[in-house]
Parts: sequence; C-alpha cells; structure tokens
Amino acid sequence: MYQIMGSEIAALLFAFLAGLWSLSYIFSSLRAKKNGSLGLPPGPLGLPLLGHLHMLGDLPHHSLHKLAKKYGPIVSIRLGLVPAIVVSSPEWAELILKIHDSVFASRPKIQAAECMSYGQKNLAFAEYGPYWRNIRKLCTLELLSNSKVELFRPMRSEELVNFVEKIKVAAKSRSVIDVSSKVESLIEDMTYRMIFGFKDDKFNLKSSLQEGMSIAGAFNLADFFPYLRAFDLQGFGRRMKAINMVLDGFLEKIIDEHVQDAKKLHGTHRDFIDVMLSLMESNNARELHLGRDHIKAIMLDMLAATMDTSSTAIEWVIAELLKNPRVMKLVQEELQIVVSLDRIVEEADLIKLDYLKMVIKESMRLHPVAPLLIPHESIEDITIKGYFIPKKSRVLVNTWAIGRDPNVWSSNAEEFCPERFIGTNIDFQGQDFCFLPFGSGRRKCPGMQLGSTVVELVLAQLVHCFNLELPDGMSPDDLDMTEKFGLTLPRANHLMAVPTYRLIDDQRMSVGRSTMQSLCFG
Ligand code: HEM
Repeated sequence: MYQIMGSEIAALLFAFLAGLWSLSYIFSSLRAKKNGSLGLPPGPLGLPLLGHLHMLGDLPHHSLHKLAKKYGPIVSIRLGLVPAIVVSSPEWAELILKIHDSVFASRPKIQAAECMSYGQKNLAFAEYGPYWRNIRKLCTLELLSNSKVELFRPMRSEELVNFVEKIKVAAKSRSVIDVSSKVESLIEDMTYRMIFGFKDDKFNLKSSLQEGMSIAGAFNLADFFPYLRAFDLQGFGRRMKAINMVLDGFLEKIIDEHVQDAKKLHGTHRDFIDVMLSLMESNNARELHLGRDHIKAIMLDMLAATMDTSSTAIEWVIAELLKNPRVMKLVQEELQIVVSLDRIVEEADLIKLDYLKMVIKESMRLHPVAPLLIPHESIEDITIKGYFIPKKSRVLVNTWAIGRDPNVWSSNAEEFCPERFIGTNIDFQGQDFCFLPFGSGRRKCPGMQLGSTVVELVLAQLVHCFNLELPDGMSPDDLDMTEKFGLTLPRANHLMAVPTYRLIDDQRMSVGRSTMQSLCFG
C-alpha cells in the first residue's frame, strides 16, 4: 500500500512527522487543560500523535461499543488531529440528532468526497448551509418523493421478474447460488435504470464505481491528519483522481446523450438526470447553484447511496432467515396467505406483509447498514449536560451499539426475534432513538422510502418464489456472520444458498385451473 520513497523524501517526512508529533503534544495538553476546566466527555488517554486511532481496529463500531461500556454513553476521543465524540444511547442520540440537531448537522471534510464528488458538491457530504439545503430539497422533491418512487414501479417489477427467472435456472439444476452477488446485481440494474434510464452494459461504470467506493470506505490517514494529504502516503489521492477522471468521462457522455434525447423527446422526463437537467436549465438554476459538476456529484451520490445500502440490508435479512428457520417459515406462511403460491409478489402486496416488515426491522436493528451513521460535525462550541463539545468535533452515533443494548432491548438483545416489535410503534422514521437505521433529524436518509420499498420487495419476492437452503448440509448455527466495515457494513463473506422453486408452475397452474373449472362448472 505504501510506496517506496527516496531517502530525501523519507528524511523530509520524518522531520514533518516529528514536527507533527510535537504539535500534537501541545494540542493534547491544551485539550487536557480544556477538558479539566470545561469538562469534555470522559474517555481513555490517547497516544500523542495518533490519539485513539490505534484503538479503532477493523470493526470500529465494536471497539467504540467497548469504550462506551467502560466510559458511558458519551465518550470523547481524538482521531489523529480530529476531536471526536461517540454517542451510544438513545438519550444522547436524541440530544445530538434532535434537540441540538442544527449544531451537529454538518459533515467533516473527507478526502474521498472532495476528490470524487467535485469538491464535496454531493448531498451526503455537503457542509451544512444553503447549498446543502437546496440540493436536499431538490433530491427529496424531485428524485426521491413518494410519487417519484412510484413512477419507477413498473421498472422494478420488470427487473424482479428477470431476477426470478435467472434463479429458477439455478434451482432446476440444484446449483449453489451466490445470493449476495445476485442481489447486488439486481439492485445495480434497478439503480442504473432509475438514474440513467438504462442498465450499465453500455458504459460499464460498475468497476470504477466499485473501486471508488472501496477506496472511499478504506481507512485514510489524510482524513485524520489533513497535512498528510500533500504526501499521499497511501496513494489514495492519486487513485481517487484517476477513478474520478474515468467516471467523469462516462458521466459527461451520459449527460450529453440525455441532452440530445431531451431535444428529440421535447423534454419529456424519463429518469433522474432528465429531471436535474431540466432544473439546471430552468430559472431556478442560479438559486439552486446547479451546474454540470453538481449534477455529476449528485448522480454519483445517488448511485452509491442506493446500491450498497439496499443490497447490504437484504443480504443480512436473508442470512438471519437462514439462521432462523422458524422465522423463515413464518415469513413464507404470511406470503402464502397474502399472495398465494400461484403468482409472484406485487408491490401492492407489501402493505399487508406485517411480519416481513418486523423481520426487516429486527435485522436492521442487529445489522444497521451504517453502524456509525455518516459522520456528523459540530459547527460551533456547545455544552450539553455539563459536557463541552468543541466546534468541528466529529460526531459518531453508534447505532450498532444502541441496537444491541440490553437496557434498551431487554436481556435477549443479541437474539433475532422479530416478535419484539409486536404491539410497538417503533419504525424507521427516526422518532425512536433506540432504532435509527436511516438516521434522524436534518441529515436523516432522504432515500428511506425508496430504500425500504426495494428491500421489502426483493426480500418478499425471493423468499416467496424460492426455498433457500444452506449449501453442503451446513447447519444454520455454522453460518458465518462476520461483518466487514467500510462505507457500509456488509457481510465479510458472500452468502451462498441452494434455491428450490416454490410457486405452482405454469403447467401445474393450468392443470389446477382446469380442475377448479371442472369442479365449479361441471
Ligand atoms: C436500505 C437502504 C438505506 C439505508 C439503510 C440508508 C441509511 C442511511 C443512513 C444511516 C444515513 C445517514 C444519516 C445520518 O448521517 O444521520 C443515510 C444518508 C443518506 N442517504 Fe440513505 N439509506 C438507504 C438508502 C438510500 C437511498 C435509496 C438513497 C437515494 C437514492 C439514499 C440517499 C442518502 C443520502 C443522499 C444521504 C445523506 C443525506 C444528507 O447528508 O443530507 N439512501 N442513509
């Protein structure tokens, strides 16, 4: 990962790091002084240069959960040169995301977002202010509103039918399928069609986008020591610029094509880009600050936000269902009653699938897609409950820890038990601070409606059409549930299963129908 450097560069770097080390000492002692007088939240002693970076490990949400057990629901740490607080209780999540939301609604400057999102012009990492407010409104109203989500219903249904047909082929030969990859590519196809109006076969953005997302999710020293950006020690800067150039070329071509098509079709809107292009040309463009770079940044944001999140959520639910055959049986029974075995699921069925909704909630409680949300940043100094939180602190809300807290979820918090939601009003909306899979407050996920619809639909279809078995006679208890931390929190290993088709096939259906007809009409 690190490049071999010449001796001069190494010496320069050493001098620079030594300087940073001393600065960091001064910084730490000043901070400790402030801590004493103004009362920073409690936390462990950090190392001079690194602060607490060395404590994060491969799964930072686990390590931070351990710190919360020792120091309490609000912990103060330092990540390199960045002061940070970690909150791990519903009460503190509410204080940060609701009561003092306006103070914590900004985002830190992240190298990946700057390099790949045209100087942080995307929505997810835009700093809190008028630009963010405008594009958030634009995305919420024009791209992600209920009516827009509804507009793409036929496309989702078409893609799902293709998906079922592909798995049916594997089912016929009793082959093992890679459930994670199959779901990933279904979500990708749906996303490309919704945003670009076509699948990715034409431009093959996929590999560059995936590489970009994996770099964006990697641990980048420059995000904690901004001065190190100039040295690009991990080579991320160069790689991100290279990926951005490739993606930019594709996005430019895609926009050009849309402009040409819009002329031919006299501006009839078909997908996300058409909507944004028409807004760019409209009178609102100046007020919205919307130029080509902004459109490209938002396109990338929507792609990244849709693809990884929904497929990660789906693979965890399926893994939990395979691990808990009792729950799988109940989900399939509900589907059988609501939909019946002679047809596939339609979106209109989803509203009646109460047990499936509980299963999804339970899975998101234990496996939140964004276990620490997206980092927030405070825009001013603030004191809450006697604790001083300095301006520009990075704020991590550990929803993973909250989801497993026995004080909140009772002593069976670690168990997968969807029935715990029976008779409760707990939902995704962000009003229940014990359950925040889509966040809460000003920065909560604007794609919640789209994301939850896709997750419910794909899951319902998959488990309605197919019985899934673990391969090679694996016992449910042996299914590996290791996580991999990155931009989202997917399974470390792909989920494999053997499908068997469950529905009454066309031939049997027609036999069934004629038997019914002869029974009814003699
Ligand atoms: C199962 C699916 C999804 C889950 C679990 C999810 C979850 C989240 C979470 C936890 C956040 C961070 C909230 C915070 O920092 O406080 C977020 C932000 C965001 N999500 Fe989603 N998301 C999903 C799907 C989507 C989709 C489909 C889109 C758009 C097409 C989307 C767009 C965004 C954007 C743009 C933000 C940043 C909002 C801002 O900073 O103002 N998400 N999402």
